[in-house]
Amino acid sequence: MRLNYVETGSADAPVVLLGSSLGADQRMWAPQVDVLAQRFRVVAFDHRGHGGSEAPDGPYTIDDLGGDVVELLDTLEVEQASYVGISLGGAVGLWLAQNAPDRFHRFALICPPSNPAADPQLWIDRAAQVRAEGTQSITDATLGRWFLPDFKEDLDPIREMLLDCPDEGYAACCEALSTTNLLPGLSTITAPVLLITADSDKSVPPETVVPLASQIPGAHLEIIENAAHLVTYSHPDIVNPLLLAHLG
Ligand SMILES: O=C(O)CC1=CCC(=O)O1
Repeated sequence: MRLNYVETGSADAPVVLLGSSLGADQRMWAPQVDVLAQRFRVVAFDHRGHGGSEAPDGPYTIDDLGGDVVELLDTLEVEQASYVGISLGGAVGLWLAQNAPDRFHRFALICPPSNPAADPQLWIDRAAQVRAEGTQSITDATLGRWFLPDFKEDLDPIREMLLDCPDEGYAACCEALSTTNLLPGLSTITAPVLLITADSDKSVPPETVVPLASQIPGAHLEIIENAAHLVTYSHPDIVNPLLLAHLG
């Protein structure tokens, strides 16, 4: 699987991978990239079916999405990296922490869905809607979950990104979420994990993220106040220092 990625920062610096939310691509990391690139070789990638990555017909699985990231490290000839992921990218991070522990130093997982399979119908229905009516049919609702009404910045770039996402790729990743339960392996995670949740996240409610902090050995939890799901975009002033402090 050929994943699209954009590299920023010194080629000699330690590598940090950035994994995006469902429907998003590497552009969503604009508020983080230059800050992280002062210390790291930043590799912002697109999940399969998203952005510039290949978009084979679905359904996909979390094993597919996680395996793609390990393959990307091989392609880059990078033995070990750190990983920052939000939303779908956070679920992929939980998979990597459990299934490829030797390839990663540290994880920062932002609003990660750990057991979306608990409500499979939600994802199956959304996949069907997007296959039938396209991502434009879910864009307004998505923006409503991702940002609070008082977030006044221009959301056109985010809207455009969602509209650019291939319908089949979005739907196939919904199907991956419908079969993903990463809870059973949490206690096996050995890498240092920073968990970030947002108090008003309707996509991945904080009640589903807070318990992970006691189930992942040594995990550290931060709760961002007055924030919705896409907290990296709405609150970079809070999130970026947390990432820098955790990634070292
Ligand atoms: O609500 C969304 O569209 C974002 C999302 C992706 C995975 C998840 O649980 O929420």
